[in-house]
Amino acid sequence: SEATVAVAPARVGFAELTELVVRRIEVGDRVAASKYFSGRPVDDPVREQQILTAVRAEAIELGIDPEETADFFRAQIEASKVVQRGLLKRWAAHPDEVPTTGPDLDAVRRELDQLTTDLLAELVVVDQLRNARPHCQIELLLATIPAAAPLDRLHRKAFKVGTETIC
Ligand SMILES: C=C(O[C@@H]1C=C(C(=O)O)C=C[C@H]1O)C(=O)O
Repeated sequence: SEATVAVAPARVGFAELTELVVRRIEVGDRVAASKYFSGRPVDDPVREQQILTAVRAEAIELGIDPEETADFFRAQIEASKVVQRGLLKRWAAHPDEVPTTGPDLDAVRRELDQLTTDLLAELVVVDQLRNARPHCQIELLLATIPAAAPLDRLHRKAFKVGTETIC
């Protein structure tokens, strides 16, 4: 007779999504360094609109809500700007903390574009969970506690902004 192996279904949680949120926030450090040396402003409304238009279209392709998806990415953009403003303010007051090099913004944006693709794929995975309460809040708490633990005050503040719209 054939052996039967019971396989428990994988539990869907927010570990991967919150990990990607953290990674996007951390890219904000290099965006800030780039802008420190180039003098470009933190806010680039044209780039933001490009991202939001693209993710709305991608959401429709993927079968998730385009406006909820845009709201999620609006929060990620705001989180990045929290980091950028915080670091630029810190560096203005403490020039000794300024990084030695400013990376090329286009290269950093390509990394952000890859994270957008990864985040969209993960939003598909957690789509049902996002609309299930109190499940969503519980799973979010289980994921955010370890994800936020290694972050400093500034990055934790950004992480809060980036995760607020999940449930
Ligand atoms: C990250 C940047 O800074 C800001 C934040 C953005 C983002 O998080 O995607 C986009 C444009 C800027 O308003 C950037 O200029 O690329």
